[in-house]
Formats: sequence, C-alpha cells, structure tokens
Amino acid sequence: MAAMARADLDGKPIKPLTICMIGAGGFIGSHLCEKLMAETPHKVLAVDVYNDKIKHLLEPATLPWAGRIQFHRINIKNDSRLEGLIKMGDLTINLAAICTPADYNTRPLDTIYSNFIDALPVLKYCSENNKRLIHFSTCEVYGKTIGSFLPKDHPLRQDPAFYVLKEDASPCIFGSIEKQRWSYACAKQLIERLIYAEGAENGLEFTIVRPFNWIGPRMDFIPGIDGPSEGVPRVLACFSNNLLRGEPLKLVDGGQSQRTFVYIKDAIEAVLLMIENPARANGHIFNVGNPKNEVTVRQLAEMMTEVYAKVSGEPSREEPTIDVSSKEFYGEGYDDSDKRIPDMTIINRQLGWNPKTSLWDLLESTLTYQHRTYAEAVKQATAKAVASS
Ligand SMILES: NC(=O)c1ccc[n+]([C@@H]2O[C@H](COP(=O)([O-])OP(=O)(O)OC[C@H]3O[C@@H](n4cnc5c(N)ncnc54)[C@H](O)[C@@H]3O)[C@@H](O)[C@H]2O)c1
Ligand SMILES: O=c1ccn([C@@H]2O[C@H](COP(=O)(O)OP(=O)(O)O[C@H]3OC[C@@H](O)[C@H](O)[C@H]3O)[C@@H](O)[C@H]2O)c(=O)[nH]1
Repeated sequence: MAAMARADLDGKPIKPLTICMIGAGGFIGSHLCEKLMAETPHKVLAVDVYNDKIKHLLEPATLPWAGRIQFHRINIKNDSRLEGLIKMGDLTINLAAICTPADYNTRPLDTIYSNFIDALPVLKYCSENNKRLIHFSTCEVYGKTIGSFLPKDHPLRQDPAFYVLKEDASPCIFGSIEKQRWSYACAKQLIERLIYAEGAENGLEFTIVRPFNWIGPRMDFIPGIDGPSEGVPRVLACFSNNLLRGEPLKLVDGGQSQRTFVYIKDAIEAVLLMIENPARANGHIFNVGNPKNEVTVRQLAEMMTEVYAKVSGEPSREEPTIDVSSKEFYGEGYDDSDKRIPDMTIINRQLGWNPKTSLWDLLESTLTYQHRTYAEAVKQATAKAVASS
C-alpha cells in the first residue's frame, strides 16, 4: 500500500499509530482527522461531545478508511472511559477547550476550568501510562508585545526585538486580573508549565503547539444557522456572518489590532510532521503561524469584503464596516493582544515546515466554502424572520 511506504524526515519508515484525539469534533480536529484518514495509515479514537464536523468521515461504512476512525461521545470533565482510550493509543492529542474570546471575560470560570482543570486528567493519564502527548496551547500565552508599552511613535516599536514572539525567549505579558480576557491565556500558560514540568521531572514525552490564528472552512458557527443567534464566534465567522447577511462588519475599538492568519490546511501539515517525527518534536514548543500574512483587523475586514463580492457575485455595501467599542461588543473585562508575529526558527529547524498560502488565497477558498454552505440557509432564515414580524 502506498501509504505504508511513507518515511519520516530522517528517512525511517513510519509505523501506523493509534491516536487518541480529544476535541476531534472541532475546527482543527476535523481537518486533522480528514488528513489522517486520507493520507496516512493511522487510526483515530475521536473524542468529543459533538461530531457534526466529522460526520462525513464516520459514515457510511463504505468509506475507504472505514474502521480506522471511531467516535466516542465523551465529556472529558466527568467520564471514566477517558483513561482507557488514552491507554489504547500510542499518542494523545488534546484539542479540547473553550477558545472563543467572547467567553473569556463573560464565562471566566468555565474558561479556566476547561483550559486548565479539565486538561489535568489527560496529562496525568499520559504521564502515568508513558503515552506521548501533543497538547494544543495558544499564541495568546505571549499576551501583549513588549513594544506595546512604548510610546505610540517610539522608533523601537519598529524593531523586531520588541514584537516578534519566540517560544524560548519572549515573556508572557498579560493585563490585570480584572481584565478577564486573560483568563484563557493564563490557564493555557499554567497547563504548558505543568506539561513542561512533567517532561522535566517524570520524563513525559510531549509537544506543545501554539497556533497563531488558524482559519478556514468549518471554523466555529454562523449565528442563528448552526449556532446560537446571540453567540459571538471568532473573527472569521463574525465577519462571514455579516457578509452573508449583507450587514456591516463590526470593528472592535477601530480594528487596529494586528494578527497573522494561517490557512488551516498549511497548519495541519505542521501537526502531521509533529505526529510522525517524535524524535524531532518531543520536548518542544512550536509556534505555528504565517508571519507573512499580517493585517490589522480593519484590513482583514476590507479584504474579506472584496473577496466575498468576488466569490458571491453580490456587490458590497457602500459602508462595509462600522466601529464598535470593545465594551459594547464583548462586555466588561475585555482586552486585546496588539500584534502577533510568530518567530519560525524552531519549527523550521526541527521540522522544516513553512506555510504556503497567502491571505488572499486562503480567504478566497474559505469564503467560497462559507457562501456555498450558508448563503441559502441565511436567505431562508431572513425570509422567515420577515414573514413572522
Ligand atoms: N483555531 C485557532 O486558531 C486556535 C488558536 C489558538 C489555539 N487554539 C487551540 O486549539 C484547540 C482547538 O481549537 P479549535 O479552533 O479547533 O476549537 P473548537 O472549539 O472548534 O474545538 C474544540 C473542540 O473541543 C471540544 N471540547 C471542549 N470541551 C470538551 C470536553 N469537556 N469534552 C469533550 N470535548 C470537548 C469541543 O466540543 C470542540 O469540538 C484549542 O485548545 C484552542 O485553544 C486554536
Ligand atoms: O466581529 C468582530 C470579531 C472580532 N474582532 C477583533 O478581531 C480580532 C481577532 O479576534 P478573534 O475572535 O479571531 O480572536 P483573537 O485573535 O483575539 O484570539 C484568538 O486567538 C488565538 C486562540 O487561542 C483563540 O482562538 C482566540 O483566543 C480581535 O482584535 C477582535 O477584537 C472584530 O473587530 N470584530
């Protein structure tokens, strides 16, 4: 079989693995499952409370990978089956988390429990059973850049030493406790420290991933269509929702924050390299992002508006954006990361990975997907709402 002949980065044949993937039903998990089924011989024990995003991989039994993916509907907060599944795998990948900023300041307890407390048994079972762990952390552990504390027009703000985020050198800079936005970043930081300590004291084999705004199809939900009408997803889905409904895109505090966006399919390549090259990935923390795709949120809104007009054939609004305050949009306790440029030295050196897709191209394929998947449903929901008003 062609898939069996695959070799790792050191030319050694890759043995088929059984992977216990927790949070497999989410955005990243669904893409990772797809990749593992289509291109590798590995087996997946997919753990999540939902499976809508991986349904196409589970049914019907005639799929070429039938038998290599198994879904287990488990809430890891309180299910004794978790340890058994971790024991059955060669490797555990933990993706489960509350990870939408609208929750960090409004549901800080759930956020901290989900990102720290609920990850503890996973870490314990991996450590006790000598199982390798790939844990998903976040670029938010860096918090704000050092440069953000300089005066606005200070020349050192342009110096990369004041903003590029390096796994082994940059500090983690969060706001005050009342800025509950940082509840997520702080919980993720502490679980990273615990995993690192398990590695140092007990020899746990681990890899920590820090995703920098991975985006693409199946990210989050469209409010009122496949998620709650009042829900606030991450920016890609917020702006997609506005475009689908012909509404202006809301720029929080003027849309001045900067982000680098990486295409999910590029990022998944990096995760596969980590899975299949343990000797190169163990003991490391990896930034996974695309430093070339930097924009302000305002620029992202403008580009998405332009791309959506192209892929939908619908003209864009005369005033495509409006400004809203963060208090109005997210409520009390919101704060923001100013700028996120990942340093790529470590992932380049260890895994030779580089992202390929430009922001324009990734938005074109993603918004084509959003339009195909949701435009009709949004039209029908709008017509229904008008009829009943
Ligand atoms: N997408 C990004 O750009 C990004 C950036 C930084 C960090 N991350 C991290 O990557 C991971 C995955 O992110 P995502 O974008 O796929 O998010 P997601 O919300 O789409 O996926 C998370 C999945 O975990 C599941 N889950 C949560 N709690 C659970 C529980 N108690 N038991 C079982 N399943 C549970 C959810 O149902 C969901 O399917 C998260 O840890 C997140 O913090 C993602
Ligand atoms: O409608 C919107 C939504 C969001 N935004 C802004 O867009 C930026 C990006 O917002 P996102 O919702 O994608 O979330 P952030 O980039 O702030 O955080 C994310 O980063 C890494 C992960 O750990 C998480 O998935 C999430 O915390 C923020 O500055 C936000 O204020 C808007 O201006 N308008």
